[in-house]
Amino acid sequence: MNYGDLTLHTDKYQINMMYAHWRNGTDRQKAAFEAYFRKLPFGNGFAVFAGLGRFVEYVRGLRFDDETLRYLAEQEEGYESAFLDKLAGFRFTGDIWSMEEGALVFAGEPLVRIEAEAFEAHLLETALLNFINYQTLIATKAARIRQVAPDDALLEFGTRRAQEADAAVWGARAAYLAGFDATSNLRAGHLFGIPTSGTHAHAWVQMHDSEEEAFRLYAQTFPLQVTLLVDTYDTLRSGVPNAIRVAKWMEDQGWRMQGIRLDSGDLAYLSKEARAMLDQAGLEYVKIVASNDLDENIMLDLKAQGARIDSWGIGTQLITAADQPALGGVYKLVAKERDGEWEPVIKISGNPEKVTTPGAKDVYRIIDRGTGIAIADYVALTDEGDVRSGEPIELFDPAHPYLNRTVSDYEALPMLTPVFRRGELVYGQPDLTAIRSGHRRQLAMFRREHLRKLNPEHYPVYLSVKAWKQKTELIRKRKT
Ligand SMILES: Nc1ncnc2c1ncn2[C@@H]1O[C@H](COP(=O)(O)OP(=O)(O)OP(=O)(O)O)[C@@H](O)[C@H]1O
Ligand SMILES: O=P(O)(O)OC[C@H]1O[C@H](OP(=O)(O)OP(=O)(O)O)[C@H](O)[C@@H]1O
Ligand SMILES: O=C(O)c1cccnc1
Repeated sequence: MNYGDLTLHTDKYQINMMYAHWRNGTDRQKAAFEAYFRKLPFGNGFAVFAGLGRFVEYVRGLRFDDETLRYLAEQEEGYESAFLDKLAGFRFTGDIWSMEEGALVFAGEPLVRIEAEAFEAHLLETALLNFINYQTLIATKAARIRQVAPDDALLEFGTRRAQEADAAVWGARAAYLAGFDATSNLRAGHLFGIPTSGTHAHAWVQMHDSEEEAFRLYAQTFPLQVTLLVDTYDTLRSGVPNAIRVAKWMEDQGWRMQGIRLDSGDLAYLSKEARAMLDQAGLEYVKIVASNDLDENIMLDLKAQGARIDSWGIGTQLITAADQPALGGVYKLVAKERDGEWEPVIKISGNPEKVTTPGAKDVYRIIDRGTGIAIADYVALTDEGDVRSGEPIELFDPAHPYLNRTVSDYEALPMLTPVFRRGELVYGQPDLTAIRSGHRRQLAMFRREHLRKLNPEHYPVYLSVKAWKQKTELIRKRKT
């Protein structure tokens, strides 16, 4: 069994729709799908797009091997063998555009657009949403955490609490691209080149007759990078004094202790007391790491209390996005081919938020030329031509039509980048370091009011007048 093969990492109904298309001779009919979410997570003002790296590898690796085909042949649907033969030759041959990882993205705008034969486009939905919903959620959570501790070291400690192995490593990657500094997960380090770091567990101390002996042996083993966990017995009476003794002993050997870690109790009080004790011993250089079910809200509160924490180990709350464990990204058909032409399609719903916006669309980030600051995103139909020409555009918010305005002195940055063209990968994926700096550059383009963690100002996503008219026209048609 190859646990790494993701070809069947899809919902059965996708294969069934592929089969039905094939049986009805419509499998080569083109379809345009868009993936987007309707609501930003955590009440945040933006989300950080992530998941493209894995999606690209998934699309490239889509092959139905013999074992997969044998399994499909056993299904009660009774797929005909000629269909399975077609699957045996499956390759993705369509076009994909996507936001780049690290980009700031917003509700209601396409994050990924896929134009491909219906047969292929259906297959990709489940895995695409699985990857981008999770990774975007974790990257966004990580960005919130980074925001409350802009200058501190952030360590991702979540693996033991993650929703299984994939979530741990891809979550570690998402956290890193949105501003974390290191992960404790060695596999994530190995796979993605993320810096790794580690202290030690309480068990190391418990394995020895005395805490001081445990500390000394650990320090001797890792003289250049030791951080000692000081809360196994009593943080201020035993842990910190023992760490100080060992740090002094290290100085005698010509070494410097890196840090101590606090993992329980009142982290504000303990960090202040520990800092004072370390400083009094002339150990100003020894850093204080804190962990214990931390999130951005507790961290902000700890800072408000004057906590003296240099470095934060964050696990459960980050890797499970505990306050909102799912992002509701969807994948919707926006156009289909008819007689060689694209025809926009709509999905109507009693819930206005769920009515889709027909037609294949591009996203432009409208930048004020005077300030260099992003003022809105603009979603226009792909057949409206290139918005970058600089013509005045009418910014129109369907939810608030009276808030219309026209902008002329702007730069429009196209946000959806070609990733696959006729099945060929045309996107040179940046390495993680470049993605991280791209993310920081993106943040710098936004007003602080849109970025703040609590009650951020809404960043507008406008729809072109043509796209809006097409939508209302289709709603009218479908309702009559
Ligand atoms: N000064 C503080 N202000 C606000 N929250 C804090 C402060 N100090 C610690 N916390 C947080 O309060 C929670 C305390 O959790 P809990 O009671 O389970 O920990 P503990 O009893 O100190 O340690 P443990 O059970 O892990 O031995 C944690 O989320 C921790 O990060
Ligand atoms: O608290 P998190 O943000 O999830 O960070 C990871 C936690 O994992 C370790 O704890 P351990 O597994 O020993 O559990 P405990 O400290 O909660 O008992 C470590 O000491 C952190 O407290
Ligand atoms: O290295 C650490 O201190 C660590 C790693 C994972 C989880 N908790 C702590």
